[in-house]
Amino acid sequence: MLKKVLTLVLVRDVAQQRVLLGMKKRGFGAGKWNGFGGKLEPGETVEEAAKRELLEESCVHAEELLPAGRIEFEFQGDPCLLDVHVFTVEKYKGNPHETEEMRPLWYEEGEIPFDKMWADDRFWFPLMLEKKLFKARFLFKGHETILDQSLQVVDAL
Ligand SMILES: CNc1ncnc2c1ncn2[C@@H]1O[C@H](COP(=O)(O)OP(=O)(O)OP(=O)(O)O)[C@@H](O)[C@H]1O
Repeated sequence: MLKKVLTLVLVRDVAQQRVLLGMKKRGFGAGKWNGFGGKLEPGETVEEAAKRELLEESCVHAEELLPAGRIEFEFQGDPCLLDVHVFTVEKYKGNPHETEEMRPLWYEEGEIPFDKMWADDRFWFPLMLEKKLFKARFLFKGHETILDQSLQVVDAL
């Protein structure tokens, strides 16, 4: 199977127990709230790509990336597997601003809009918020239905 490496970054305001999400305005996952991220550019490390995408999509500059999890997504009938590296950021510079790709908004940790997000998010977000490292795999049919899944807390990624 072809593998496409992607990044996904959740910025956390620990003091106020909020998470920054972005409404994706175009492309893959348009119309859904999600973290910030995307594909690697040639020569980039996963961490470099994660920081660049966060900056490009929200104007937030990450000072430190904390590994949070790793998720593999398969879409039924699609030979390409998505290998998503999930990070959280607690130290950052700049204020979130709307960009061509994303409209950012802070959400209280208890009010994450899971019904307007990817269907997998409701399963692993709680682990991410509790700072438990996780590995997961989801098989999707189309963009809304999960046919199969696995999720484990792990000691290391
Ligand atoms: C299927 N369930 C899913 N659940 C949660 N998050 C998911 C996801 N599937 C993809 N994602 C994330 O969505 C972003 C897409 O990024 P995507 O727009 O493709 O990348 P990039 O900005 O490089 O593309 P363009 O520059 O527009 O081509 C990227 O963070 C990726 O991790």
